[in-house]
Amino acid sequence: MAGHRKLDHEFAFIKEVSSYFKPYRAKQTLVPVGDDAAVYRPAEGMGQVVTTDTMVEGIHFKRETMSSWQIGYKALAVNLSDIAAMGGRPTYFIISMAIPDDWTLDELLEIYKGMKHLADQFEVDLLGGDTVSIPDHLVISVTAIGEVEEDVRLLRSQAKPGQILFVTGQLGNAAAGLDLLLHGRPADGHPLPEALQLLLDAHQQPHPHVAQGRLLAQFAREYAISLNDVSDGLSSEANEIAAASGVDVVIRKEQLPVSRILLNYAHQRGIDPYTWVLGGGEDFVLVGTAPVEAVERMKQAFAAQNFPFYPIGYTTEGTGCVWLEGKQGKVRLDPMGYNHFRQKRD
Ligand SMILES: Nc1ncnc2c1ncn2[C@@H]1O[C@H](COP(=O)(O)OP(=O)(O)OP(=O)(O)O)[C@@H](O)[C@H]1O
Ligand SMILES: Cc1ncc(C[n+]2csc(CCOP(=O)(O)O)c2C)c(N)n1
Ligand SMILES: [Mg+2]
Ligand SMILES: [Mg+2]
Ligand SMILES: [Mg+2]
Repeated sequence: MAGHRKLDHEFAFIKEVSSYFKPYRAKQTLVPVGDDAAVYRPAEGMGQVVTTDTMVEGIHFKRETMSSWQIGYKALAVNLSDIAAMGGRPTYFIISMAIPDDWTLDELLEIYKGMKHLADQFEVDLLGGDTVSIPDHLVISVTAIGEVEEDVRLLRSQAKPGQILFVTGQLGNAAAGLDLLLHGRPADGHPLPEALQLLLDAHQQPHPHVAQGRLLAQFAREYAISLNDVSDGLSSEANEIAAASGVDVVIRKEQLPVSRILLNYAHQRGIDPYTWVLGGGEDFVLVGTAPVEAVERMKQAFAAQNFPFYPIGYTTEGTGCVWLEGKQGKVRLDPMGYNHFRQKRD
């Protein structure tokens, strides 16, 4: 049966999946997929940006939470998000797959179709990969390559006291979406209210903020801007910026962009929405700091492209701590995002 075909040799598989990808960068690609390694010519005057992130079945996804297509999409999206967080334009990617016996050929091809969707959107070329077997769980590791102007430094360590803290999108939706997939789905026969699709999309198909990163890269040539993408959770990312820069970061709770849909869903579940907003992670929006004098122009540049830009706090002189400022004053905010080695949230 077509749906149950097994992967029986890696060579035929590699040949088939490589044929999915259009060569957008043929001129720079001196040796494409198919040899011991690929060779490409970097663009003159550009720094090469390289990053890698892995997704593991059971940790980053389950068959119940993500379709094969979505797993492929997200494995590439999370890497493009790290390129975005450096202000880069993505150019190439490399895929490593460790495949257990219980994944059919058609499921594996679907994973590549999910990646292809994003590869076409951002015009990035597949440069190669590796395919091996593994006893239990599917592991997908993607390495993404990009380029950024040599003088752009959107680093975690670039925050200075007296700057504005900003994010480029809503927070918490992805974590709420995961909760919905694991615990909150309506009983059989009852359709999912349409509004909740926003939460599922945030978890299953996050959009990497590459265009926003490119805008910030232009400002970074003039101003000191720090930047991270939100993978582990706002509290963790803000703590990374604060610690790397040696400043304190203050998050104004009231200014956090939180969707009405998330608030309603959290209420229905009896969960404090801010556990998702501050600690949920996987939002893949950008968070950073910028000088006050740059913020008005940044807002305008974002608005001109219909991108949201939310000021959510500020930095002060300090020792690398993060504070949450609410109606009752300020409380210390420790990193409460995802920690792989704690087996649960901090
Ligand atoms: N096992 C490792 N060996 C060497 N360097 C590593 C290893 N793991 C991570 N790093 C490096 O540590 C730095 C931070 O990586 P990290 O994975 O925490 O960032 P991130 O990708 O932005 O976050 P996330 O993985 O949550 O998306 C990067 O420079 C990364 O290359
Ligand atoms: C089935 C399932 N359970 C839990 C989660 C949540 N989760 C896993 S890894 C991670 C942080 C980012 O990972 P990394 O630090 O590796 O980039 C988060 C928030 C999920 N996505 N799927
Ligand atoms: Mg990483
Ligand atoms: Mg990152
Ligand atoms: Mg990452």
